[in-house]
Amino acid sequence: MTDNVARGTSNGKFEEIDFEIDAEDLPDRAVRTELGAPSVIVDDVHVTYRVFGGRPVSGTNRSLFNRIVGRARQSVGAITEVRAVRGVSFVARHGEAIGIVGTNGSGKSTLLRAVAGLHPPTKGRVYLSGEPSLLGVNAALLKDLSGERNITIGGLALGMSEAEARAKIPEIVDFADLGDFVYLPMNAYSSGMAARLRFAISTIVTPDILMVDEALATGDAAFRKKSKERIEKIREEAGTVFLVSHSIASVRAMCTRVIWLDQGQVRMDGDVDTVCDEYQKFIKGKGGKATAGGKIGPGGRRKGAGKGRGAGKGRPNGGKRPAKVAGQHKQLPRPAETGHPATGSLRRVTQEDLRPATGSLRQVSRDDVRPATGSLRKVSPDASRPATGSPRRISPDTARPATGALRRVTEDDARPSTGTLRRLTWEDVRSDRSGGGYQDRSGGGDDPLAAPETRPVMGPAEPAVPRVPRWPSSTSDTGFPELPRVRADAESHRSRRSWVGQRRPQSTEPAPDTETIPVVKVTDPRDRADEG
Ligand SMILES: Nc1ncnc2c1ncn2[C@@H]1O[C@H](COP(=O)(O)OP(=O)(O)OP(=O)(O)O)[C@@H](O)[C@H]1O
Repeated sequence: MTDNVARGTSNGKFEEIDFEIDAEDLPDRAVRTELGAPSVIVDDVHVTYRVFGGRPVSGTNRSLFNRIVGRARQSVGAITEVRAVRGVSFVARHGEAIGIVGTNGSGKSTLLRAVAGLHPPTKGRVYLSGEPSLLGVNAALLKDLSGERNITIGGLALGMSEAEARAKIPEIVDFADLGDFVYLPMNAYSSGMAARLRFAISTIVTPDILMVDEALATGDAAFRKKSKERIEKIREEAGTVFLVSHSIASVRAMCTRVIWLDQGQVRMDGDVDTVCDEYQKFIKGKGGKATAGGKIGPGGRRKGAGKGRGAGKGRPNGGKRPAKVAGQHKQLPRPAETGHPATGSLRRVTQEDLRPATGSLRQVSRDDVRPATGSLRKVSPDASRPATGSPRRISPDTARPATGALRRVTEDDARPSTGTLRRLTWEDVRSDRSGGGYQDRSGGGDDPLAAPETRPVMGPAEPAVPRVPRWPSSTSDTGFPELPRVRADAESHRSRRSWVGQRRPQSTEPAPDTETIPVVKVTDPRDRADEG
């Protein structure tokens, strides 16, 4: 069985990709179970991207003033609005697996991001009755790290403890069929292996609402079967699954309902076979060229739509300008006009829809974006190390140098540090101005200023050096009195420091923790200056 879809390429042309899926490789069809209460209500949601730096306004469209004033300014281009999702409404229930299909740029990923609270709608509302997970760990995974380490990090990002995440490693490795690759950095994985690992990690914990965006497209038949089983399990546990895929065969096999998006709008919504058949007819009718090369977005201005040279190139209608500045777009025929079978579900969500789930449904707000972002936080490799314990928020920049520095330690690394750990010499003592801060670790006397020959020797004998007084030793040279000999304990250090910047006490009373040395003359030169 061949599953044809159109996909964009980097050069703007579109090609058909065949998802060659043999009939026997297809898992059994998903069975529709009894549906629960609404889990997601999307009410007239619009998402518009504002892109800075579109095609600059052509010379003739600029006012005279702008042409004169702007001559000196560098042109920074226009702001282009891309209306990715335009008035989408639907109600999803617990126990449903909903496939979202549509050609490139039809707004599938944007819609999922809006439902997950990662991109607040420009207009409209989304109500959820559970925690959404948009293959939630993608943002947390680091390609430079091994699969094993990423499993731990992903588990932490999903709220598991490190031990819980580690315990899941064998199961994930088995599910994603990684084998020994789990010990290699993820940048050595094929896209299929990486996608399998991401899917496996994302579904370690059963989410209330799982959103899978193209993650299964690169998987082989065996993996599709396994992932289908896992999706079934989530559905059975009354979760809701959204599956964005270009593989119609996968959608047919795994989903119980399909929504077809076209140019940011719901074109059909309903039974799997009905919608998939119509969608495939649509694709075939377009000859595989479902979307136009050079297109910016469903409602946005298209590249090449300007008036300059090359305008019209790459447009599907051969150069006729399709109306396409922000806010103006070709209106799709309403479903009622097209006579599609699923027209009934293409209505605006009403209060009636909200009633059954009153209480359990909450509206997705800006606040939802924050926790979601928080849970998808980047976790450094350090966070997964046992010593770190609590996961902390670290940017990838923090992780990078650490990764780079992870080399084998050599003998040479030890040498320089040995060099810096040299023996303390008397030169160090002499240059030490803190006095009381010096500590004799040999367990010797209290007085750091004692004559070296009387001090316990640290290490090999140093040449004897004369005692260097910290203060003038007599009044003869400076006129300062000889100070009390200070004991090298903390208290005396504090008391001495407390004199700094102050006039020293003139009292002849000994300080409580000092021993007195006879004072010959007690005259401070500053006193003399005052007297003079
Ligand atoms: N971050 C963005 N900034 C500006 N425009 C964007 C952004 N993301 C998507 N778009 C535009 O929004 C429109 C819808 O994009 P989206 O990725 O949602 O489509 P899609 O149906 O998921 O496409 P595909 O099948 O190729 O993945 C596209 O025209 C795209 O160019």
